[in-house]
Amino acid sequence: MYIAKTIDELRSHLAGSQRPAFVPTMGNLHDGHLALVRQAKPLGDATVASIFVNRLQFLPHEDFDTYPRTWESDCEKLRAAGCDVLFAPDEKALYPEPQTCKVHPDPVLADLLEGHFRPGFFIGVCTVVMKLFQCVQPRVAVFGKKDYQQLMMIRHMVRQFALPIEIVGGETFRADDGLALSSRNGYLSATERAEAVQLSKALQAMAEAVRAGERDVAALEARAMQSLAQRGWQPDYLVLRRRADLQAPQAGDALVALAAARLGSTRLIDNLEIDTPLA
Ligand SMILES: Nc1ncnc2c1ncn2[C@@H]1O[C@H](COP(=O)(O)OP(=O)(O)OP(=O)(O)O)[C@@H](O)[C@H]1O
Ligand SMILES: CC(C)(CO)[C@@H](O)C(=O)[O-]
Ligand code: BAL
Repeated sequence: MYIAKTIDELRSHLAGSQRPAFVPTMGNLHDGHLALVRQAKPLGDATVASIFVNRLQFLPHEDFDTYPRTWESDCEKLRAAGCDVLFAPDEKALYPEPQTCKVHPDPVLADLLEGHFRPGFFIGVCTVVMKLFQCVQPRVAVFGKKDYQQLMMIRHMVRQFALPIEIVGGETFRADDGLALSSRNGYLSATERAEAVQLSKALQAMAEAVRAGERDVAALEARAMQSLAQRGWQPDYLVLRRRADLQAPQAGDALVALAAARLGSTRLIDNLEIDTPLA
């Protein structure tokens, strides 16, 4: 695996006719990331992953400084998964001057849910992804459905800027008990880790209520928020939305349930596509 630390190194290495498949990450890699790398492998003539903890998408009080950085084991895991090129710039290499030119994604989608609770988050994400796309120039890029709104945001950006990049979604990789793998799971104590599965259980309960014919979305969401809060969580949102645009659903809409909640000081997100439309 070739490791490029600068944009020039990356560009020289990828020079020629290669149209790579790309998996952007913030590192501290787990089996969810590696599943994306394996999914990407047959989709391009080289597989490129990036590791970059992007300051632009963190609010001042968030965990930029403490975000887990596990360089050696990340490299080993990527090699074992068959990654060809790792792009791992430091801040000076990716942002040699303050990145004042930014991508401002459509606020109708960007200011909802994650964007509401993390203002500016999708400006930071879209800006770095646009820049990474310019560096790697992939034919295809793979993003996890665990970050459902992020995947939608990237698809929208690519469409609006007519970028010649296919965006592919990877299914959420879960632990045996159902908890979605996430770098931030490492912040959980043993007791919190045992409790953390309740987030995916809350989404499952919402799905079961829809399957049972529940139509009162507000009541269903309130019940879900209350049951997590009673267990000691601080939920930001537990909502049922239509998949097309993450707006409030109408009868017949294809649905996704989305959640973000804090357990102790750890903020986790998850979602579940529901096969039954709203009654
Ligand atoms: N469990 C998972 N299954 C599939 N893809 C995932 C999973 N977790 C993260 N990804 C995807 O990996 C890519 C990089 O994500 P990132 O490095 O932020 O990992 P993360 O585990 O989601 O970290 P964090 O805890 O910071 O959200 C994103 O496209 C993300 O959606
Ligand atoms: C897409 C991404 C790598 C941009 O920093 C990040 O938001 C992530 O890891 O999901
Ligand atoms: N996986 C999304 C990146 C973030 O939470 O900052």
